[in-house]
Amino acid sequence: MSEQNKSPNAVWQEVSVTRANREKLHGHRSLLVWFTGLSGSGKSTLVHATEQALHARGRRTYALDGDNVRHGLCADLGFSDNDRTENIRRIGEVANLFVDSGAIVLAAFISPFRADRQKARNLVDPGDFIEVFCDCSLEICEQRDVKGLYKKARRGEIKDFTGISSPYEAPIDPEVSLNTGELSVAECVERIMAVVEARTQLTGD
Ligand SMILES: Nc1ncnc2c1ncn2[C@@H]1O[C@H](COP(=O)(O)OS(=O)(=O)O)[C@@H](OP(=O)(O)O)[C@H]1O
Ligand SMILES: Nc1ncnc2c1ncn2[C@@H]1O[C@H](COP(=O)(O)OP(=O)(O)O)[C@@H](O)[C@H]1O
Repeated sequence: MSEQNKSPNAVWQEVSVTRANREKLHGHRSLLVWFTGLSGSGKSTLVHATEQALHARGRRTYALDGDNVRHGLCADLGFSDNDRTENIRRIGEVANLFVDSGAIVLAAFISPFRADRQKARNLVDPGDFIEVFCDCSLEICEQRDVKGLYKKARRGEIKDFTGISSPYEAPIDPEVSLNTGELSVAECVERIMAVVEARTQLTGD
């Protein structure tokens, strides 16, 4: 039991319907596709386009998106390093539950720290975590300024803004790396789908 466990008397309940049972019912394996990158790098766009492509093929999916999660599950958290770490910890746990439910989970979070992404990866079985690096220069993200946040950050109205006043640690060996400043959304989705489809094939009976 981990030292972090604050509920030593909580007993793990064995289940009668397993992830494998659910995967068989769905006709595909479940896993976690984790999109990371600067604000404006294309995480949300690609999560939603990929989810549509999967849904169109009859796959069970669930998308977790930074802005939405921060309205509920993580509404108490801000953007300090510690809060970002706690944000990613909670999302990793929730994503793992959705993987257990048999879904292909698509998570879109800046998740700027390598160690936090690694912890999320460690929660799922080896091979069931696909890190998708939305690799886009700060210059292009700032030009896009989809939500007007970069302008605010430059004016000093938002502190700890990723890429400007808070760090972003790029993945070292992601399963998928996409230059979202040059590739089209369709090209990116095609590359993601190739990896997801290969890894979610059911093998054997
Ligand atoms: N200080 C600061 N830095 C970065 N981003 C900020 C900040 N304040 C608000 N926002 C908005 O919050 C979205 C990022 O939330 P995340 O949960 O993905 O962040 S993190 O993973 O905990 O770093 C991010 O969404 P995306 O633009 O989709 O990345 C922003 O809309
Ligand atoms: N290859 C691409 N992948 C994703 N987004 C792209 C791409 N090319 C251009 N874009 C545009 O970049 C913007 C990315 O915004 P968004 O998906 O909200 O980023 P994030 O979720 O990382 O903050 C959108 O306006 C999108 O249309």
